[in-house]
Amino acid sequence: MTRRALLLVNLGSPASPQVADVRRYLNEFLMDPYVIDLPWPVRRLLVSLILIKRPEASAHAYQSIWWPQGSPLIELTRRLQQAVLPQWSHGPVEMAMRYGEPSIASALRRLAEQKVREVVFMPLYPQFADSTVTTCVEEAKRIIVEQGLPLSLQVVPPFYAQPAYGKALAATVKPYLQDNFDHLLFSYHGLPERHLHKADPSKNHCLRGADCCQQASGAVLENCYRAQCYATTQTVVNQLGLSDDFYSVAFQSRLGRAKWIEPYTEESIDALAARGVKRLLVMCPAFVADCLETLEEIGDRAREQFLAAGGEAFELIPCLNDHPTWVEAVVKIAGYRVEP
Ligand SMILES: C=CC1=C(C)c2cc3[nH]c(cc4nc(cc5[nH]c(cc1n2)c(C)c5CCC(=O)O)C(CCC(=O)O)=C4C)c(C)c3C=C
Ligand SMILES: [Fe+2]
Ligand SMILES: [Fe+2]
Repeated sequence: MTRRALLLVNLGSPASPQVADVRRYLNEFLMDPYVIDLPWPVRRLLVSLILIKRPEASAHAYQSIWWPQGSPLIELTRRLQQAVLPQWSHGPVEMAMRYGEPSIASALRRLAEQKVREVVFMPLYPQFADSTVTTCVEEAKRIIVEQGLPLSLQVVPPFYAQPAYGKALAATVKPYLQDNFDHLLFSYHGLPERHLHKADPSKNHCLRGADCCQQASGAVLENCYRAQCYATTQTVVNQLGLSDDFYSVAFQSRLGRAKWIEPYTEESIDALAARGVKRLLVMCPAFVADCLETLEEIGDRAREQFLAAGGEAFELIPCLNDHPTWVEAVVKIAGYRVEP
């Protein structure tokens, strides 16, 4: 019987929170043409400019959230892999990172050495973006061809609409709803608007009109990160029966001067405090594992910002990490790629 391995893939972190390692990581990440989608000479120039100051600031941020085991993102992805392993009955389960270690190349080589021939390849991103999903799928295909590995890939598509993912998200929120919060903010990683226009197959839907994401369907929805974020929110809202004035959506982690998708999390936090919200609950459903962007940007900086603006309580709901309903969901969602 053919052994079907499961390979879980996430973004990756620097090897350590020291400035030199953070610079190396940022260079690899930002020189990816799917992330900064500009012609090579322009990208090289822009990234070189970013690398003057950002590594130091980012290293400081990484140092504040680093664990004894290493990067939270990598450690939490490893815990997920360990939890999925006994429930995946088709073959081995590995995990890899798009940037840094453990690399996609080393994971694919290990699987080939174990006589695996089919790999269920699961990018750990609920919503589609070229800067996350496409880049890791293309990297895996490139490695297989370049190294002549006898592997075929079954790619798990973005799973924002999978009921098991929605159920797992709702399970992480539910315990917090008893604590009398005034508002729940869904804070998703942002994207440059340019990426949304580029991915729009109709070339005239995305970001035209205030409710374009609510109207998205078919191929437009399949490619629109922002519409998939709103759809994810609606799933959680429906599952938990939240009222319209209890929640809102925003986008975090902007980089550079280009326009990113709105509304921005930073501005939303000030607006919520100004509106009289005192007890704020935040969740980050674009990330399945806690990382720099959840723990430091939201858990530390956004908290400080909200409390300074008059807020009284701020709670960041942990990501899915290795929550049992999420482990179950991964096995189920990846399992659909295994033919009977
Ligand atoms: C959840 C999906 C993500 C999308 C979409 C995404 C797009 C995107 N990101 C940058 C720039 C940076 N992102 C950084 C960190 C980071 N990003 C994601 C996920 C998505 N990025 C994660 C999980 C992390 C955390 C990594 C960790 O080690 O914990 C960073 C590095 C940190 C920093 O210096 O702030 C940058 C830079 C761009 C430009 C982009 C889309 C074009
Ligand atoms: Fe990012
Ligand atoms: Fe769109």
